[in-house]
Amino acid sequence: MAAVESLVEKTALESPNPHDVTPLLDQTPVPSIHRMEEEGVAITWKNLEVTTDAGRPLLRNVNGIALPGMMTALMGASGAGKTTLLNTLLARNTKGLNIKGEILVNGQKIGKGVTEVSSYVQQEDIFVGTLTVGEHLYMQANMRLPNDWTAREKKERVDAVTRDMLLENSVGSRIGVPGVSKGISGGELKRLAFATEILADPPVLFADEPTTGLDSHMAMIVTKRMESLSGDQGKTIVCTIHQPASEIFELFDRILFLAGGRTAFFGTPPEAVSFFAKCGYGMADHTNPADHYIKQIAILPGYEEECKKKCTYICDRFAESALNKRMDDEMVEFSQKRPLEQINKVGWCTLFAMLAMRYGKDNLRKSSMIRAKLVQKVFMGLFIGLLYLQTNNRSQDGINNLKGVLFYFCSELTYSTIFAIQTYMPGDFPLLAREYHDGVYPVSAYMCAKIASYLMIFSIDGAVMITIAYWMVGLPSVGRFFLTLFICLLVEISAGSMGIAICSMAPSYAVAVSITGPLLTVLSLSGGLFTNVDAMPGWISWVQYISWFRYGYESLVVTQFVDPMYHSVPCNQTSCLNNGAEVIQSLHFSESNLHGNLFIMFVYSIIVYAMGYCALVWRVLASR
Ligand SMILES: Nc1ncnc2c1ncn2[C@@H]1O[C@H](COP(=O)(O)OP(=O)(O)OP(=O)(O)O)[C@@H](O)[C@H]1O
Repeated sequence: MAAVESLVEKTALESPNPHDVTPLLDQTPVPSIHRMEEEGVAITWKNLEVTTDAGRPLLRNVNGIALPGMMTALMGASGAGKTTLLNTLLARNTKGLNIKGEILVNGQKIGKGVTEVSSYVQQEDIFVGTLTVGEHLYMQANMRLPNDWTAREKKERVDAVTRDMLLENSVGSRIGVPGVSKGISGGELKRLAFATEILADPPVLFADEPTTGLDSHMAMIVTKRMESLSGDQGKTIVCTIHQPASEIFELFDRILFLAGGRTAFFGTPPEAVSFFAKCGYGMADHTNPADHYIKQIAILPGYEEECKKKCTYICDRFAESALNKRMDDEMVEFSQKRPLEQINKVGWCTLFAMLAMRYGKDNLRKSSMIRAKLVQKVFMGLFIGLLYLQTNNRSQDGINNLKGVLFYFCSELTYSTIFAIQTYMPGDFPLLAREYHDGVYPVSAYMCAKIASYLMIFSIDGAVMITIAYWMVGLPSVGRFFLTLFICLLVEISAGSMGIAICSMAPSYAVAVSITGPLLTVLSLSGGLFTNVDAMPGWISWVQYISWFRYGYESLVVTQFVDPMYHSVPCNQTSCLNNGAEVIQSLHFSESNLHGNLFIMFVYSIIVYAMGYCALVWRVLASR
């Protein structure tokens, strides 16, 4: 508190001299610091007003310009509106906000099309942590660089970016997930995020707090890289930055200070020194300039009124300054329409192949997904095999056992598939939404890749369990074995479609699991073993038709009980099932339904996948 008080004493309550009319503030022209670039992209924003739905103003009449070959920093105290301005320029995360004003990209109003000419390094680094740096860049290069580039050209681009971002020594390292699995360092993560975004060589790069969480050395490296992208490669760079060190502050070509949603300053770092000095808030020697200026325009707890007055004073002085006039002139100049080159798009099949490779590798490297499930399936196969060892004999007990085994096949394949999908898939959403809005791939490519990657592993481990249990139980013939495998595969595909659809619709893992539990109970109860499917009350009997348990179980029962060994079954009880046909009848199943069931499960999966896809598209679009 003492520190706050002394700060307020020294700054907030210090009265500036209102008669101090200086060249900077009295419209004396200041030198222009740019030249009209032939290439590159200029972004201008004029009279930006952003208010919440509740009417709270977040940005008030903010103007500015970001030019090719320059690095522009948006600075201000916490809550000043930096991220709001960045999001507004990018047309991202603007739900619940009303935006007025004009944003021009090379003189053109392109709205969300800004994504087509820019990349965005977001504050939070999100990657698929099981991949290595090299694998990630390889896949990203294939998803972001045009199809007509050769593999060699793409590799050369990856190598160049890897060198540029000082990632050569990390190429073989796993990326990892901070706090979950060990991987590359925070600085490497940030440089990897930059490497990913500059692969396609976009003319504009936005970055939100690129140095947050990095030590000063790493922050310097990252800022130097941005400087070389703008200075050497002519890119337009706009970033928000939180109280940078003096050396970093000096690297920026332009600084936009925001105070309470208004423009407090726009100019070069040396111009900031003289502007704030002329306002009466000069900086003592050996002070961090960013720290100092941000303190002048911060709203300090307990001194809100004084601080607001001071911010208003500084913003008003800037509004009438020659710096503001220069900005207006530049905005007029750069509002002229100039051509815009869009980043090339990549073909759907390439995107699908890269995503399938990404998620396939991810699945294979998740020990709980592959090894644990495989061990579980081997164990369950052996357990069922031992429990019902050679139990498939022509007896009444054998019939009961076989009915149990077949229903267990449906249950085990369903539960393990759905819950494995639900453990991991909800975690994909932030990366999917980000990459979709970055224009990297459509939701359809993600959805198909995800389905392909899951089908591969679930088919294998399901087949392992069925193979072990089938022969141990003593079920008949190679032909029936393969038909059983095929039916089980369709059961898994149906269950997988429901798992993926629920994850696509539900906003979180918790919601997905809460929906799935009761749903599976309902579907399994109406599957035919526990309920007489013909005798279900009319108002609820429709449930069996959305239950793959019903189609799968009926198909498995028919496959086994039409076998010649069930043509007659000995009876030593009062009430018996004398043959396979009677078993099928007793369950109210029909032999003639077999092929129809297989077809229905196939179509069912496609319909449920399509429903999941629509829900996912809706959620992704709503997340912009
Ligand atoms: N969608 C929104 N709805 C309501 N208020 C919002 C919304 N977005 C931002 N705000 C509010 O606008 C103000 C400015 O937020 P913003 O995130 O732009 O600040 P900032 O300068 O980036 O701060 P920080 O450095 O702390 O990230 C904050 O008070 C924030 O609560």
